[in-house]
Amino acid sequence: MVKLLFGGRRTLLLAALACVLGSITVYANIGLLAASAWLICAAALHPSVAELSVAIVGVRFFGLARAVARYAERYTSHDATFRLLADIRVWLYARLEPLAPARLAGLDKGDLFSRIVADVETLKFFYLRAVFPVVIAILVTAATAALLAWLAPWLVWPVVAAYLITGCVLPVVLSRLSRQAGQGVIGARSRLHGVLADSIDGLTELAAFGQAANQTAKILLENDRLTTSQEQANRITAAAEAAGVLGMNLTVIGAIVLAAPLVNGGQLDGVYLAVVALAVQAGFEAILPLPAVVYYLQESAAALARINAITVQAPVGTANGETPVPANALQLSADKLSFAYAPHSAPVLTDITFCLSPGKRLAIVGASGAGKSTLAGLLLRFWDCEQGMLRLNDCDISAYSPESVRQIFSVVSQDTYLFNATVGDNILLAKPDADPADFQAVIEAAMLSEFVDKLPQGLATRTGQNGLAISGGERQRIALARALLKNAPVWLLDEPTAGLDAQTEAAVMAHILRAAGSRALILITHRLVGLEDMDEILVLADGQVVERGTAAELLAAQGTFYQMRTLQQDLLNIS
Ligand SMILES: Nc1ncnc2c1ncn2[C@@H]1O[C@H](COP(=O)(O)OP(=O)(O)OP(=O)(O)O)[C@@H](O)[C@H]1O
Repeated sequence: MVKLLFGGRRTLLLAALACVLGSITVYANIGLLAASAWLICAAALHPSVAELSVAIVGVRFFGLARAVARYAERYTSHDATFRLLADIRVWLYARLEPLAPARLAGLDKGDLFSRIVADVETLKFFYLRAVFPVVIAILVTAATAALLAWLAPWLVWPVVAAYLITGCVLPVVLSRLSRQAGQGVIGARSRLHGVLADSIDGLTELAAFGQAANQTAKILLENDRLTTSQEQANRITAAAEAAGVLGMNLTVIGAIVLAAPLVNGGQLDGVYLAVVALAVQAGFEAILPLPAVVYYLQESAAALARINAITVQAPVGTANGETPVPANALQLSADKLSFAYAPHSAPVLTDITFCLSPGKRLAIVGASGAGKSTLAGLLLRFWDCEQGMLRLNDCDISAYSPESVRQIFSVVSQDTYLFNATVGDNILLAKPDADPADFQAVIEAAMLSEFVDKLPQGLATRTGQNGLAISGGERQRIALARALLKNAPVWLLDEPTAGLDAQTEAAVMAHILRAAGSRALILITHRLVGLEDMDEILVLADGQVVERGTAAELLAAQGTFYQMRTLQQDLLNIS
């Protein structure tokens, strides 16, 4: 991360150039004010125009040079900064991806968004208001001291001392005040983003339960807290600016007080009194930003700590080896698999054992919370089991990288995410270069043709974020089409027909079973009707396999499966 903060060679060169240009801007300002002061004072004595010509040219030159240098400095410093921020964003996203879903599950979405967007954005002040001003101040102080040593040696130490007091002592004093303020703004902003994200996601529920006013009050409360924190921060930066200006004015007065006796004693031409005063004032342009540097450093440190808190986490399921996953003939087996979400919490799965070979159809059924989706998460290496073993072709699954393991699965998850893109693009996510015939085939297999035909722009119709512009059943069928298009050797379908009417469900299931062919199929479902074609059914209860067998065997045993199915059929008959 530290390496990333200072960027690559090109960014470093741009940053160095920005500092040099920033220093040139200040030197040009010193030259401009010094030449102007000399010109005004000398002109008061009515010399010939020829005597003033050098100063006139100097004013023009320094005036133009200052404008050009300032423009170039702003351009390069912002270019370097935004390049660095872009690198940090890319790095952060690359670090976040392997952390999902296990390490990100408990995080507030708004807070996460705040870290990725607002906290990274805050880091721009680290460069623009902290790093660059400090480097420029050092360069200007060194050059000013050298210049004064040549022109007015008696001014070197007083001016350098004034620079040091304003640029170093003041920031240290102000740092005590600003310590809380930087963290306060970051924390308050994150809480506001959290409540806003929650409110937007839950708009329908808030309206349905008449809680919009209460939620608005929560937003206003967090907004007030952020405003209070920002006001406190603004007071500190304003105080820092005021203290800097005070330091500058005192230094100018001090320089005049020191120079006046020299003028009286004839050691310094009176015309140079104004030159000294204005040149000293102009040099302060590099020192004025320093009192606020500590505030920006503290704010950046708070933002960095929040980014770091996420990225230091080790992803679940890193590859222990580089064993390549074979494309075909996959054997997947679980041997006394146990798993708990947290180290000391109760196990969600205990002693799960099964075997899956090409062409086998395995159903996993059980009550809500029995652990079915957790088992799917373990197969996809979103989590790793603590006891027992998952094997892929007789090799511990942890020998493969999570990415390569996921390649062998076509997945429909319970909460499939649809991007705010077209229906077609959402399906093509699985295989962007899919053959048009295959694409058409999966649309028909997922029984989407009629739905697509009715859409105003057909496949080019947008689904809205997370498919909010379409129904739950349509969303699930798009997810199914996406999984079928991938056509991996193992199909892992978690409630693929959720939200479908009985007739469509039966047709979709019949197609899935037909199309699966020699692929291994794991079907996770609550629907216990129509499982006659499955080779094995695992009945889970409280994370354990309480029954296993074919539908006929389980019905004959008249155990849990039989009771659950009878109850379901009764309910269907009543409805
Ligand atoms: N990320 C998580 N962290 C902690 N506990 C979790 C997490 N996800 C699920 N659980 C818990 O693990 C248990 C099993 O959940 P799981 O989602 O696997 O059940 P399920 O059988 O798929 O349920 P459903 O049929 O309702 O989808 C539940 O008690 C659930 O609360």
